[in-house]
Amino acid sequence: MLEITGLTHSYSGDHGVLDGLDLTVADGELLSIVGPSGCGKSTLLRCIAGLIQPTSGKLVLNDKPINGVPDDLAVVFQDYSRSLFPWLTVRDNVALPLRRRGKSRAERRAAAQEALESVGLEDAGKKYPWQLSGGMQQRVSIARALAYRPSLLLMDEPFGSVDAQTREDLEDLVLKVHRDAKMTILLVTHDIDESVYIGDRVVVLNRSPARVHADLPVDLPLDRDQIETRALPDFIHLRAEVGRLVRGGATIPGAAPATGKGADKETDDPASKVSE
Ligand SMILES: Nc1ncnc2c1ncn2[C@@H]1O[C@H](COP(=O)(O)OP(=O)(O)OP(=O)(O)O)[C@@H](O)[C@H]1O
Repeated sequence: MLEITGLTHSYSGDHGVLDGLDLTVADGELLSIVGPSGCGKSTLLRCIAGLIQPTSGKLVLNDKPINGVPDDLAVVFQDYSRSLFPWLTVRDNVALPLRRRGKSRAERRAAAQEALESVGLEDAGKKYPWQLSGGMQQRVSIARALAYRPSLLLMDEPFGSVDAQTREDLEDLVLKVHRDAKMTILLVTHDIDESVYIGDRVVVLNRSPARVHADLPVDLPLDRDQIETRALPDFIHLRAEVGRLVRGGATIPGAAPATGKGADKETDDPASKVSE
């Protein structure tokens, strides 16, 4: 379980980015995080990843305070071209972090091959990243995270640099991975439809300095389908609600559940704008 309490961060003296943010994520949940551009979504992930030390607040992962990069964590960034090593084969890229797990060479190779199979790249192990399409490279990044078997996977706009069809394929891949590996996933996205399609819950941050503005359960069938799920009245209703909240709309008790501990209790600035 991930427990975040009173998370506050400023990059420089007076520039507050996060302001007393509270959030709890249960084991095995897939949480979508949305919010206005520049509100602090990546900063939140960087704090969870132990890459930056927050100004104040508490982060606890599986009962251990986060002070530095947790062992049990993997991160997938938007920019796959900079997160894969071009001089290593695809299989070696996937196997590399497993050294940290103390695995033998044979075990690393077997785990890498299994992860590549699970993302549909079983024949690409001997290629180099630059010989693959953008979508395939992002699959390699996901395979690398899977091979590591983290208890927590952070994804920061992971599909922002691929075409629409590949994006849908990767969304479905993450859903499959989540179902099969039962790992906890936090996914930051600018795409409101995607946040609802992929999430068990959607957390909406408000404008910087951010806290949780709304926390909405996604009550859709677990088996999601790109055409059928997106046509469901509940999907259409929820995406409209998330869109309204991202634009600073007030949470309406009873109409749209704001269940998170840190969710705003009532009105926010309705005139605030989102610049996506
Ligand atoms: N290393 C840094 N030093 C100083 N300020 C930073 C740094 N990184 C981010 N910021 C500032 O912190 C604020 C939040 O940035 P962050 O990247 O966390 O937002 P975001 O919600 O992920 O943005 P986007 O939606 O555009 O991806 C922004 O005003 C940004 O300029």
